[in-house]
Amino acid sequence: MNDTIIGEGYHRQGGQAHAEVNCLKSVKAADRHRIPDATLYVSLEPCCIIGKTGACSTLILQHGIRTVVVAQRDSTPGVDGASLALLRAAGVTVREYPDFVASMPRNVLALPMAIGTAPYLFRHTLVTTGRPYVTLKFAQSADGFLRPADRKAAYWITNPISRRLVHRWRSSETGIIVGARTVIEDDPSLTTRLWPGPDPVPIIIDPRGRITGQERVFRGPVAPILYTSLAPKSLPKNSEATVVIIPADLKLATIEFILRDLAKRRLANVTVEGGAGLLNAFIRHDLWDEARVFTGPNALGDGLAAPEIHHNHLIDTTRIGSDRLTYFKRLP
Ligand SMILES: NC(=O)C1=CN([C@@H]2O[C@H](COP(=O)(O)OP(=O)(O)OC[C@H]3O[C@@H](n4cnc5c(N)ncnc54)[C@H](OP(=O)(O)O)[C@@H]3O)[C@@H](O)[C@H]2O)C=CC1
Ligand SMILES: Nc1c(N[C@@H]2O[C@H](COP(=O)(O)O)[C@@H](O)[C@H]2O)[nH]c(=O)[nH]c1=O
Ligand SMILES: [Zn+2]
Repeated sequence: MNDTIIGEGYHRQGGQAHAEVNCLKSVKAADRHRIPDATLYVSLEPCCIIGKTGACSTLILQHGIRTVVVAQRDSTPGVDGASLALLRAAGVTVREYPDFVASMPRNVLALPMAIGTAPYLFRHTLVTTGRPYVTLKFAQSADGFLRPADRKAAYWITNPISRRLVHRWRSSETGIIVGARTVIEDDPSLTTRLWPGPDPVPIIIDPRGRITGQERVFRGPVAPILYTSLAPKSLPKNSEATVVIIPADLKLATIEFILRDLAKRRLANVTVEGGAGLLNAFIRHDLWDEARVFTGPNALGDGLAAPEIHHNHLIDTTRIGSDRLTYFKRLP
């Protein structure tokens, strides 16, 4: 009404008030009588499950709001259109925008720019599968190797622009997963030092119990989560690292356990950055959603073979200077 905004709000953090609550709270006393005539615009279908906070659909009805515009349905089992039906049954005009299909919007899947950057996908994966959204990322030489045959040789496959892009991606991931051999041989930082933004949680998978606790990643800005069959004896002083014991294998049940555990810790999107052993395990067990593969311009001749992505669906391929970047999406 009158094209004026009388209130705004967003969901700041899990467990805290939802956007609708904050929005209604923000309306000034002088404007509160206008609430029933106002249109409520929400990005996600209001909730109807009474969880850590009350149900927003009830709140909408209590405020007498008559028009609600929703950008997308909430795929959480038990919601998924149920709130909209509840509001409509109570006489509220509900508009869904854009023309909505109950499952994942196809346009989100088709747009390479949206891949992995759409919080919708993370949430959808978390609530429908109970695991985080999993992205695989690796860099291969022109002839398909992850690293040279000489395991001690220093090497880098991609150019500085790609390297920076990876740090940008890291800034919107909640966690980066690497295998123990990668931690031991590369001693990576797994930070976003080349891009402004938050650092992800380093996650190490160490089925053979090789990690000592002295690696660089334990002295970084974010305390790592270590999944190991054997807890290291000497974590650095004051280390807040979390150690979770797993079986000494990379079988389906073990990877599923790790992903469920990460979901419980509220990590909604993670990237597996290697090495080969770990990437191949996620691929073998079909536990990934998308892959981002860099191919550098130079051949290595020999080395550790890069993973092959089967059952894939090529989404897009682009050039980052001298490198090629290919996006894949796993078909369900
Ligand atoms: N170019 C790129 O994008 C990247 C390259 N790399 C390179 O990859 C190399 C590391 O890769 P990789 O050696 O494959 O190791 P990973 O880093 O993938 O680590 C996998 C870990 O899982 C263990 N493991 C593997 N299979 C099994 C199994 N079936 N049962 C129990 N444990 C298992 C390995 O044990 P064990 O210790 O016994 O081997 C290892 O500790 C590094 O040298 C690094 O430079 C790494 C990341 C990215
Ligand atoms: N070699 C290689 C990559 N390697 C990955 O990057 C990690 C190093 O992270 P950091 O220490 O934070 O810079 C390393 O452990 C491995 O997972 N990545 C790439 O984009 N291109 C490359 O050529
Ligand atoms: Zn709500």
